[in-house]
Amino acid sequence: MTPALASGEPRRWLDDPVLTVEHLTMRFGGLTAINDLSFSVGRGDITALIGPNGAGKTTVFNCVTGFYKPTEGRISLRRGRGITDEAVAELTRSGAQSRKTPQGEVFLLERMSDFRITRTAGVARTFQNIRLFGGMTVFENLLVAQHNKLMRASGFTIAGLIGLPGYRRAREAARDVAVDWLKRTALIHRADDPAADLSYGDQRRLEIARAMCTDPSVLCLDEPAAGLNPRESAELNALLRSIRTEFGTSILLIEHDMGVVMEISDHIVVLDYGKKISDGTASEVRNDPKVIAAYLGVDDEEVEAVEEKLERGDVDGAVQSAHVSGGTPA
Ligand SMILES: Nc1ncnc2c1ncn2[C@@H]1O[C@H](COP(=O)(O)OP(=O)(O)OP(=O)(O)O)[C@@H](O)[C@H]1O
Repeated sequence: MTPALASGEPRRWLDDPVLTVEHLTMRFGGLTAINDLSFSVGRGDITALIGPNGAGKTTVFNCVTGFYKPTEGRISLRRGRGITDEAVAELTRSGAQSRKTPQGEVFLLERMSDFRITRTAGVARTFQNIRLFGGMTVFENLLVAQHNKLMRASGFTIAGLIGLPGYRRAREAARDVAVDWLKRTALIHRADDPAADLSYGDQRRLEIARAMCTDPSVLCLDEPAAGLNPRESAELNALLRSIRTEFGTSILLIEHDMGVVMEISDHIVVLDYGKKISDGTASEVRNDPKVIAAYLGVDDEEVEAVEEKLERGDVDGAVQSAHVSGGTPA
């Protein structure tokens, strides 16, 4: 039975999570960037990871995608519906990186290289700073993304590359996938242009298209709305919603644009100084005094005053208190 939120809404994301982060800690020398963090990403949900600058959001992404080896903790990914907690526990005991089950495959990402996390666990990522192949065309960027798939079809041989029908079919399928994503992201008319010639908003959409060409189990987006104008932000919202509804792809998102976060997220996890301070739906998190305090830079002793005002339904007053106590919005 799914535990309920204070508001009575069920915590759906705990039912059959695609990704589970448990007791994650990441230290850099004397600095603890992530401190005993646990949260789940619901299958097919848009989950946002938010928090003030330096809260540890990118570090979580770097642990999930294998760029960093966590100091402690477990990060399990269940590729397939209905994989049990027991299957994850058995994999943990076995010391292996992954294990097939009748429902699919389970992976322990903290044991895997970034390359295997992308290729076999199916975690795709975009970066805060756009990382496209600027000199290649828009279309070529989407073909390169499918390189792993094509190499498998070639049998990793030259003969395969030049002659095998299996490879030719895979190449045609890769082209079809690329064209489909160019249409979905409204970039088909730019297919033959160098990626570097696209506007900033178009490049952001191309990055997402490139990640989606790999058919990911989890799509990690690091600040996809950064630098977008309101029209481009609205287009991004529509694209992410369509990815969720049409493909059922689970999305984990870092985002500072609260308009985007509150509008599209099914579930929001809030970090501050590497610790989780709130975890719930948009309406829960929006009214959580700890979140308001963290964003507005309230001193610890002022949090109670903010909480009291919020309990009375006085959100404006709570925000005012936060400003008076010297905080500035992040
Ligand atoms: N490779 C590293 N070496 C040392 N310290 C690091 C490293 N990576 C991150 N940190 C530190 O960890 C803390 C969390 O940083 P992180 O980039 O994860 O925060 P963030 O929430 O993503 O911030 P922002 O919103 O500004 O991008 C910061 O104090 C940062 O300086």
